[in-house]
Amino acid sequence: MNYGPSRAFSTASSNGLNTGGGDYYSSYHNPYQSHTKTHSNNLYDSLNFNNHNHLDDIVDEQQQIDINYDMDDSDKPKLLMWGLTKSGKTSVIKLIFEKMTAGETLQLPETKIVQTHELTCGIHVRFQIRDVPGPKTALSDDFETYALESTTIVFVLDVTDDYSDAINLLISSVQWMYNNGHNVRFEVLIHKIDGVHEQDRLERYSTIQQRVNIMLHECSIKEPVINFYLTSIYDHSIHEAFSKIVQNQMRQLRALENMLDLVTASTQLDKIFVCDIYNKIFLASDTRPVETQLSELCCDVVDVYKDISSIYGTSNSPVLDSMSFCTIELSIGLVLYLKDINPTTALICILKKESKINEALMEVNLNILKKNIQELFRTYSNTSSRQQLNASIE
Ligand SMILES: Nc1nc2c(ncn2[C@@H]2O[C@H](COP(=O)(O)OP(=O)(O)OP(=O)(O)O)[C@@H](O)[C@H]2O)c(=O)[nH]1
Repeated sequence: MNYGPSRAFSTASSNGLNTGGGDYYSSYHNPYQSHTKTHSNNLYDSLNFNNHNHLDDIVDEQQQIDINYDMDDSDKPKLLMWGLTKSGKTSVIKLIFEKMTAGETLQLPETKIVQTHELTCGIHVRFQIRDVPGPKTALSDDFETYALESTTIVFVLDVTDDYSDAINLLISSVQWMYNNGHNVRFEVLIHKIDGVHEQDRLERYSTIQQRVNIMLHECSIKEPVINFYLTSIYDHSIHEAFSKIVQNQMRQLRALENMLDLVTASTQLDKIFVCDIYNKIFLASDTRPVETQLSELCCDVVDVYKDISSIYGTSNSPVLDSMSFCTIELSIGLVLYLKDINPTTALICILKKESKINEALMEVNLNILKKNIQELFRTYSNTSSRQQLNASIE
């Protein structure tokens, strides 16, 4: 499709994939500058830009690829939840992926057997999480059995408890994996941080991180891949941390970030997130540093959107269709802009209120971005299906 004269940006990612030839319009090179009408539907119609049938085709194709993709799950990332009994492993999964409230987790029974959850973020990001009972309850080889199959260990450390035992368990687990030649990523949730006074949180974080690093060094474990997050199920921190964990599983991440960087460079947007609306997981954002308050704001936008959808929308007629968008102006001088990519994934953009935004131009760029993201996921699914087919032929 020809979008008229434009700057041709290359969106090739670090892993060599061409991410859809994104040609984004910048405000200093805008063939449609004279358009004053800002409503997306008219713009779509007048430009015959991204007509509905084409989008329907993409959705149909994606569904077909999903079916193929489902046939073999050997490619799916596998996460293992690990940590002392009652550290909060099950609560984290139930809160993010099963919409349990934080209060309801108080009633959770002890996990007695390994639970496997097949999860999807957006439409295409699939992974498996295994929730293993704590070491007191687990069968002696539960961790060993499942850890070797895992791509990432999510270690939950209850910061309100005496955490020496938890640190010892973490170190022995890293050591065991290392000795078995399986140097996987460890994502450590320094959890239940709501129980620690706000001023002491960062100090607690660095004390734990330092102790772990010193102990790993003493065990001669070189360059372990280990990240730490401060989390609580009583605020957005758990969604933020889990977003990073999910992003670390995504092969499309670099390509997605490149696309988002290109759009922020060609528009006045301060930040763009690709968000799984249902689970409040950020699948990607542009690479500019992000303040915690901004991601909290995005979580709030998603909540507002979900509330309105549940009241006014139906599964056949969502409140935001593929053509429309929603803007929210905040008293703190920011505008939030939400546009869907598919029924479960949305773009959330943040811009300053005083920015002289050309909405028609932004709409054009976001539509190009949306199409490129859809194609990116399609390409990866195709590649994955092809690789699986080749493997089965060999
Ligand atoms: N204050 C606080 N409590 C939490 C948090 N997360 C979980 N909990 C509580 O911690 C308790 C134990 O949570 P679980 O999710 O059952 O812990 P678990 O690690 O899965 O326990 P087992 O599977 O039995 O080993 C529950 O009462 C939760 O409500 C948190 O962020 N803050």
